Amino acid sequence: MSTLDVRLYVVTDPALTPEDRLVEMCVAAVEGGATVVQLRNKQAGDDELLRQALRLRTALREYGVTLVVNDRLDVARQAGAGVHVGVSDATPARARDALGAQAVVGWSVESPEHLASDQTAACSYVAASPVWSTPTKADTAHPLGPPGVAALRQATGLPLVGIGGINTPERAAEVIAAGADGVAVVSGVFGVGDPRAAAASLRAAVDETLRARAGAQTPAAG
Ligand SMILES: Cc1ncc(COP(=O)(O)OP(=O)(O)O)c(N)n1
Ligand SMILES: Cc1ncsc1CCOP(=O)(O)O
Ligand SMILES: [Mg+2]
Repeated sequence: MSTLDVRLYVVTDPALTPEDRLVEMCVAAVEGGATVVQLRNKQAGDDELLRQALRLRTALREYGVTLVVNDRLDVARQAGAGVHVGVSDATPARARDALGAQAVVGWSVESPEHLASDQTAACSYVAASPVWSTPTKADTAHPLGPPGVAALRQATGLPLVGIGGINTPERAAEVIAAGADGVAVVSGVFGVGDPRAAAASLRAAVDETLRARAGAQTPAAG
């Protein structure tokens, strides 16, 4: 299976992406450069969430981006989407069993100890959570900061995204410089007036820092 492209991973929030603008805002983020879209809505019932996931899946199909549903395995399965689970959710192994070998299964990790678990065998990617504290999610573990992201990078070869407080190109660049493969963002894309432009400037910072990192790792010819 090819490696998942997690360079810019956008996460919805019903306070910022109301149902009547959900698809339009996600498409704008994708046109700006998002490579993964996560439907995250704790308030919606399963039927409502499934309707939203199916609408998103239809709209995003032509862009070839990955759709992930937060928490709800059954909705993800019925929508033909991936799933993201955290420490209080179903385990990645259970998600993998439910969704099958080809599905995208993501897991939140809060310390390098999580990466020592055999659950990582079931993961398509892991998320360093949170990098910085954020008003978007109050119930997080202690922020890892870029040094924490670097420690997680040392502990896994899985695609690694940072999440939490990544709301400027400078912060996105810091997370990539620390070793992440991408950044996951809620308010930095959906909490600003123009999700397409916000996504484009975050994606440019990610791409530029990935290029600089690759250049620094390549020995000079001669
Ligand atoms: C990409 C990504 N990373 C982390 C999370 C957080 O998951 P979790 O810890 O389960 O918290 P909730 O999002 O369920 O509140 C995420 N959703 N996505
Ligand atoms: C879902 C989630 N998981 C850890 S932090 C977070 C919210 C990130 O939101 P923002 O990008 O607005 O800081
Ligand atoms: Mg969760």
